[in-house]
Amino acid sequence: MALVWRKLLSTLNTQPLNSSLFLYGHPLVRCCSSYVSQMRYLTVLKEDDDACSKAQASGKFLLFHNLAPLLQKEGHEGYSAPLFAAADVKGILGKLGQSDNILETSVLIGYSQDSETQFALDLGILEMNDLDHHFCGTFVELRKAFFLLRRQDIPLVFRSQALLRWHQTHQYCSQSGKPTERNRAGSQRICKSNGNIYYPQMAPVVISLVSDGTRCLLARQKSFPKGLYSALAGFCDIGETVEETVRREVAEEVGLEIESLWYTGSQHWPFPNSSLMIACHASVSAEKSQITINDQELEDARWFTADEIKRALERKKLPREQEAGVIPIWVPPRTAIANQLIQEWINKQSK
Ligand SMILES: NC(=O)c1ccc[n+]([C@@H]2O[C@H](COP(=O)([O-])OP(=O)(O)OC[C@H]3O[C@@H](n4cnc5c(N)ncnc54)[C@H](O)[C@@H]3O)[C@@H](O)[C@H]2O)c1
Ligand SMILES: [Mg+2]
Repeated sequence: MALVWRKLLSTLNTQPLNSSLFLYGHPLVRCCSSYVSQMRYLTVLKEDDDACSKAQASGKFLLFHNLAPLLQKEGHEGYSAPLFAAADVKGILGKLGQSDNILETSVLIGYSQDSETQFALDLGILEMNDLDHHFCGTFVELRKAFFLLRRQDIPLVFRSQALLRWHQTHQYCSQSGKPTERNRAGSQRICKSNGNIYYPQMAPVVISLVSDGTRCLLARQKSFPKGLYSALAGFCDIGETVEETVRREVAEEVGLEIESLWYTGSQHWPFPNSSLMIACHASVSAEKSQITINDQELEDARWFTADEIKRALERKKLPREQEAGVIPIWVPPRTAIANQLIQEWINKQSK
């Protein structure tokens, strides 16, 4: 595969590259299904700074200010994270008396079905003043944005913020201590003094919904908002498999030995740093379902019946009211993989 790409890039380097369309029209990129072409096109942009620079000139930009995404109100649908054309961003920067060189600090984040090459740009070096007013939106801190954004906009916003943050926090070589330089796409950083290449990193985390057949186990940490319960989560230790992490985390946090587990899905999670959340269902036998809570990690953990879970799923907003002095139980929103796990468990119970 690497050889194929080297060949493609050397062909491109010997031909005039007038626009990114030329690149997208290259036989190796064009010959395949649209998805394959898109992925190959993105790979070329990550490898070739000139091609990426040309794509930036006609690209679409997701905007951030100090890592807070720009949100626009979308009627009843909630908020969207709009993508601005390069010309519009330049126009607004011009009005504000700012140079458009800042576009070069953007990072490549994708290629849409509408043939738009997408970038994320952090305008944090500019004073906020009425910056958001010019872009007809509001820059909103990511945790708050998570609750406001339309579901379909969340993955791109999460990915963009994670990549922008990685560049802001990984500017030096950990071996030489010298500053590293990014490539144009922002897919890697290199230390010119020793050739070390750094790629964006994320930590694997397992999130497991444990069931004893008729009940499922949810827990809360002290830092969770009041009443919020979720599935058990934990970082993978170095050298561990996903299965080993699930077994260890469940044992550590609630003192149970699981009998079986199965993978169901995953989600990129940007808080507090980039994690890949790997979601699994796990089962324990009803006879061995006595929990012992590790109170260093958890404030509470409990078994919930299907009826209790259904009621918790129905609470769409953060519950403000207290029911007869008791804080109502609620679970993470539909945009979180924990919710998917809980929903899948309920669906299985209903069958
Ligand atoms: N429970 C949920 O519903 C839920 C949902 C989404 C995301 N998460 C995320 O899952 C992640 C892990 O959950 P947890 O806090 O229970 O993990 P955890 O049970 O592994 O405990 C956290 C501790 O693990 C250690 N640790 C080991 N590797 C680490 C790493 N790479 N980064 C940070 N700490 C590391 C630290 O000592 C930290 O205090 C958190 O980032 C949390 O935001 C949890
Ligand atoms: Mg944990």
